[in-house]
Amino acid sequence: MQPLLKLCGNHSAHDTMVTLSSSADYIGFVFAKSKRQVVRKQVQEWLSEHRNFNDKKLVALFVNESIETIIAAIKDLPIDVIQCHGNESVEQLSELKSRVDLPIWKAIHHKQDAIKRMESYQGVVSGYIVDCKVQGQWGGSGVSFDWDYIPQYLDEGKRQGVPVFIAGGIRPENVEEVLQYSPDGVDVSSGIEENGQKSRDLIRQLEERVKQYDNNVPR
Ligand SMILES: O=C(O)c1ccccc1N[C@@H]1O[C@H](COP(=O)(O)O)[C@@H](O)[C@H]1O
Repeated sequence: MQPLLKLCGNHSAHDTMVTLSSSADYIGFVFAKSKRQVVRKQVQEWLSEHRNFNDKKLVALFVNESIETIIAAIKDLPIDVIQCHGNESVEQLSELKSRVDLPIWKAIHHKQDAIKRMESYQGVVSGYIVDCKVQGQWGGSGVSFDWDYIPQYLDEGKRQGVPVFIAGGIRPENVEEVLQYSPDGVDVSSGIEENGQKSRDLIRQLEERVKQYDNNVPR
């Protein structure tokens, strides 16, 4: 099976148009403080320009947000997945799960206790994004973690029966290094941007490399 592709950080009508016409499985909108931050009305307007989303699923990303704010932010938007990219606790995500009828993905920042943290969310979340933590930023940094650790995360995801996306500094030039580990998916934000906008050309280069890859080859 081909690894899943998520293109995150869409923050304009142009970005939305370019990623909706790509071969990505998921496209993401950042509702958290970021240079890519969006609000509900904008996303509504950008999506209204499209008759269909070409089978793509839409992901709403939050960082340490209250449940009320999350629910209000995605009201009337066709969101398929909520991604929590901060240090949300198991209790907070259990509560969120009981209030929204959507899968929740948790970002896990690569550090020493990361696998223990993943273990603690078992049964609560439906997927993980493993990202690099950069001081003062929760994500979208363009910085990678040490990819030798990827197998540990994939094994834990497999044990829990949920997908693990690898994120952080992935670009067309280096995506093949990540794909060699057979991740369930890759999540890319800054690596497909040029002058602050999603680039059709970079996305094409990225998706061509992802398309060539078959995850069934045992790691
Ligand atoms: O994209 C952002 O601006 C962002 C802001 C705050 C939290 C997460 C964000 N994006 C997520 O960060 C990773 C990696 O991004 P990058 O490819 O290194 O730029 C990815 O999971 C995005 O979904």
